[in-house]
Amino acid sequence: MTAQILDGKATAAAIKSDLTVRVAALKAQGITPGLGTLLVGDDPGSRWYVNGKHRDCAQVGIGSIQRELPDTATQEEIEDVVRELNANPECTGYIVQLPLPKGIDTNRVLELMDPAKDADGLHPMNLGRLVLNETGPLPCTPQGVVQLLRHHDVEINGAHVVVVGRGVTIGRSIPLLLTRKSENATVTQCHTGTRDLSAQLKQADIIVAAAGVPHIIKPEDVKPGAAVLDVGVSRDEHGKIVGDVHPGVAEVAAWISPNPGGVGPMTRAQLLVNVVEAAERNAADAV
Ligand SMILES: Nc1nc2c(c(=O)[nH]1)N[C@@H](CN(C=O)c1ccc(C(=O)N[C@@H](CCC(=O)O)C(=O)O)cc1)CN2
Repeated sequence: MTAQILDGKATAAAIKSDLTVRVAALKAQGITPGLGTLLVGDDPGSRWYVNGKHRDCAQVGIGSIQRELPDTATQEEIEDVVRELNANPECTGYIVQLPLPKGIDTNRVLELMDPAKDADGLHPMNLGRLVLNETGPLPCTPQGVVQLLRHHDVEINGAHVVVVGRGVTIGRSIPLLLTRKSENATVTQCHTGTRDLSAQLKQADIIVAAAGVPHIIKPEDVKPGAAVLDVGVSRDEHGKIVGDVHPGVAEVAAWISPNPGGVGPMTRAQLLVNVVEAAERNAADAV
């Protein structure tokens, strides 16, 4: 078996095309949605992601507000920029690019954000809304995974999903999304401390690999016909992405997300969705 591709690039392009129409409708009402970003430090990967987010904004007509601080920035300097973005009327929503430099209290920074402008869905109030099944911005990578599966008609309803990872941007919230009644999956959350990961993986109809451990998902651990999504980003000595999923998995799985070209572009597309939805909410509140 050679797996079919869960094509994140094409799916993200379809989402962006829909958003272009919605942004034009907002502009016709005199509203231009704007995405703010705060990048602290000079990590090349983070800079690439932030630049990509602004390229996406330009494509769909969303305005860009870019803020940068050196990696020597203090907690107070970072919090000052957060306060400025909270107050900036051109900024509909914004993100603080993660990870922040060592020594910075990330949770304090996220808590200081205006939850109505939290384009990442990572503010405690928005994570709480997710737990309570209330409407709010959804974390971008988890929602990107759900949309990628839906777009390719992979059956989520009743599926057993094994998530590998427990990080704040993906692993923590993806079980909350997948177990909503609209998705109706059963989720097992594993991580690098799981005693017999292989036994868990063998039960999975869908695997979401977000451990950040190169090739932790091996062909012999995957049930034939499963869908496998590779969210892990490690780099080899040439700077090339090495995912969490061993290439041999493509011979066992029915569906596989390439990496790059799978979940990454979906993360960026969902960020734009969150900004446009926030602008649409603001427009409705203004009536
Ligand atoms: N504030 C946030 N910080 C981080 C998040 C996040 O969702 N919010 N997630 C990751 C990084 N990330 C978004 O910021 C992200 C990761 C990957 C991609 C992407 O498009 N990747 C490409 C390949 C890129 C490459 O070659 O390096 C792909 O998969 O095709 C976009 C965004 C951590 N921080």
